[in-house]
Amino acid sequence: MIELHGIAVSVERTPVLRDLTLTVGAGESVGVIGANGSGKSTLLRLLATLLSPTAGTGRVFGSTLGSRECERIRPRIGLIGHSPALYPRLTLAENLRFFCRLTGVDVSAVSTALDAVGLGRAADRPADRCSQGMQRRTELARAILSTPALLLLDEPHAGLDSGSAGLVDAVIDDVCARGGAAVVVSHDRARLDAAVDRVLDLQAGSLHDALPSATPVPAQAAR
Ligand SMILES: Nc1ncnc2c1ncn2[C@@H]1O[C@H](COP(=O)(O)OP(=O)(O)OP(=O)(O)O)[C@@H](O)[C@H]1O
Repeated sequence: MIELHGIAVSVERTPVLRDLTLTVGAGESVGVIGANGSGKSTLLRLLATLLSPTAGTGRVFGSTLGSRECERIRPRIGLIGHSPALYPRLTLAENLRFFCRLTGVDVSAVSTALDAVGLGRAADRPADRCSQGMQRRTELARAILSTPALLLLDEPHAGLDSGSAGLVDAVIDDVCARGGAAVVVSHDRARLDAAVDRVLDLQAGSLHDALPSATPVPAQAAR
């Protein structure tokens, strides 16, 4: 689903990704950790075909990144960015119905999707009168509606209570069970370990296997 070899990406002429290689297969979920500014969001934007590589070769669903072929794969990619991207004056349901009309999804699925993320009773509330967590859950509902083959999530657990964080994992599992793939950026290593198949560390512009999470030392052994 994803094949990146020797990829470099610059943002505003500053090199961010360098010699980056990544392969993600069907049904696989990959987590990405890394220091602030290491380029995790840039990697997601590359995979979402919003940025082009300056070197290397990259393919998503077989389409070459940076080429016009990307237009045909965009509808199969679901990106949930850092901050909620909702129209503030529209209600949660109106936001999702608008999304459905733009993408050709059946609008009758909106109330089921809102129920699935526990927002059925807030459907008619304007987005700017909803909490950050509710807005992020609405974005998850949008991901459920779009049934993407490639799900790209940037800090999806941030600001969510534990129940809502479980919803994120369920959406990732669902995409992978349908033969899709997910790439998930997070600073929350414990949540990431629970959500994805393997975790990579973005350092100096390229990806490496992440070290295993620190295992807590049992109290008796620590004495
Ligand atoms: N619009 C921009 N103009 C110039 N430089 C940018 C711009 N956006 C990002 N960068 C630079 O690109 C680099 C990578 O940013 P990116 O947002 O991908 O990092 P990140 O790993 O996601 O960071 P964080 O963990 O803080 O979210 C940073 O050094 C940042 O300064």
